Amino acid sequence: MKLQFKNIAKNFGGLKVIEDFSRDIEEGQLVALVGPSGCGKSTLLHIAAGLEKPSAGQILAAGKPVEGPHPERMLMFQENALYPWLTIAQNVAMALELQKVDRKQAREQAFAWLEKVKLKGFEDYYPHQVSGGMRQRAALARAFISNPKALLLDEPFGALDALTRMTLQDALRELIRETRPTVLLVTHDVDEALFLADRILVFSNRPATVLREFNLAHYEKTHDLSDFADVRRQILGLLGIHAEHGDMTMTEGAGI
Ligand SMILES: Nc1ncnc2c1ncn2[C@@H]1O[C@H](COP(=O)(O)OP(=O)(O)OP(=O)(O)O)[C@@H](O)[C@H]1O
Repeated sequence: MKLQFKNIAKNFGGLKVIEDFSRDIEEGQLVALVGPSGCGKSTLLHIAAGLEKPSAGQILAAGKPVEGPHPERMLMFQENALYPWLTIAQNVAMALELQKVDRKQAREQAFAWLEKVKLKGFEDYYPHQVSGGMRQRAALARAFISNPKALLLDEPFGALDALTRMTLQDALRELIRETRPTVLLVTHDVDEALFLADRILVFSNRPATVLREFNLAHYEKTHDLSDFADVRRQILGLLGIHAEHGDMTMTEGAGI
């Protein structure tokens, strides 16, 4: 599903959060949004999800104006996305049950998706009985089970340790390769953006405008991002972070 942001602006009362944002996100593309904290990245996702209306401009999904939330455009958050009183399988199946899929069929599909994200054997556990990484695997299964045409990921692995995050990034990439949704990914992790994205948009402080766009679509990527050292340095520089000799120092006012 192609997403088109056309001259989007957003104010919350007197607070100008987004100013004249226009971009087309092509079908099947993964575009990462990085920028300072509070600049308006999540707000852009909420606009794409239909949870917020732009103050000006228009958002189109597959050529049609977005008028509200729809399961075709699935939002996934950082953590605590699972209902603690439901088992892992019930949490995943619920996405289908909400769309009136028969209970038994929903459960079968939930088991199949949980196997894909390597949670076979944990279907009947409750979220508090598994690790944070496993909960996010379940959240991925729940996001993908209804076969969304657009995935809107807001710091999906932000609460996980670096190693777990990498295994989740691998899992996400596999699922994306299999199902080919269009993806908007908000992340504070520049390496995550480099690893997963076809395009990276670097935003300014609020009101958010695009400082620069990087196109990485032609690269076959691994977690060894040494080929991207230069792009990485440029992105960190735009964010006001200087990475030298392995150290990172932030200039005042930066903060991602
Ligand atoms: N529903 C809302 N009502 C009022 N203000 C809001 C609302 N949603 C967001 N804001 C404000 O808009 C600004 C941008 O918020 P947003 O969450 O989009 O930033 P962000 O770039 O995603 O930040 P972070 O990286 O820290 O998550 C913030 O100042 C926030 O307080």
